[in-house]
Amino acid sequence: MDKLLEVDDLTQCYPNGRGVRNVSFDVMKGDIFGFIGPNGAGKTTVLKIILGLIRPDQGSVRIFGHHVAEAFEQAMSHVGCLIETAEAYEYMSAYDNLKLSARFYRDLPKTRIDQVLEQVGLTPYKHERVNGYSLGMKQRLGLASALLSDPKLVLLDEPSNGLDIEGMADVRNTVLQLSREQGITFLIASHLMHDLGMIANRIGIMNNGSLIRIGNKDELLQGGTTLEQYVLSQIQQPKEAIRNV
Ligand SMILES: Nc1ncnc2c1ncn2[C@@H]1O[C@H](COP(=O)(O)OP(=O)(O)OP(=O)(O)O)[C@@H](O)[C@H]1O
Repeated sequence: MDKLLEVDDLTQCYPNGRGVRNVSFDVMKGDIFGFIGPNGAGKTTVLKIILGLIRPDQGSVRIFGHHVAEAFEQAMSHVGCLIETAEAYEYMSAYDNLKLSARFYRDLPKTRIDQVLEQVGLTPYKHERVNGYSLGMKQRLGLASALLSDPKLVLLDEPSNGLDIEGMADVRNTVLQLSREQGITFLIASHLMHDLGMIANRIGIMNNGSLIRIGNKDELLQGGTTLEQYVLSQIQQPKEAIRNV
């Protein structure tokens, strides 16, 4: 199986002493990798390092074999992201919002905006103002924007934050469909374990700045344990070396 993302020994210490240390994991082609952990565990810091928004004190990131620190443009050429709440101009339509975002990309085919709207199920509402959208629809619009460049790897940070159960199901179903039908690989950070546990095939658990467990969901959750029960049992244990399942 191809490695799309290789995260190797990331350490980032903020001036207040918090941050992440020695975080290593891979994301394989076709994965929906659930990056799970309580608030403040370090998930956003790792995502920002992957996207080149923070330069780590130590460690490296390779995307499609390209080092983010050395070949940023090549590394990012097939990456889309949505970091926390999607921002959109409320008094413009989804279509016009995407037209604005599309100006950041060179050589985007004219049909691309309609394609991404279709992919996230917003075609019937594309000319309606965003201020009438539900939060789930706004998140799907954010996802549409992340898909504009036709990425093979998409990073989402807390995509279900603030959504009701319908909005969460909306986002989950969209991710599953994009994974199955377009072959897009996902790295999704969330503290909502039940939500992410429903769609992820691989899981990495962050706690206190360290990656404490990583493995296939089905191997981690044996004997009918839920992901929530498993994560709680792991983060309540004394820290120990990372175990690859
Ligand atoms: N710019 C910063 N300066 C100082 N400390 C920071 C900074 N950004 C994050 N931290 C601290 O680093 C730790 C990890 O934060 P991070 O945002 O990566 O965690 P998280 O798992 O994404 O949590 P959340 O879901 O709450 O965003 C936390 O203790 C946080 O307070």
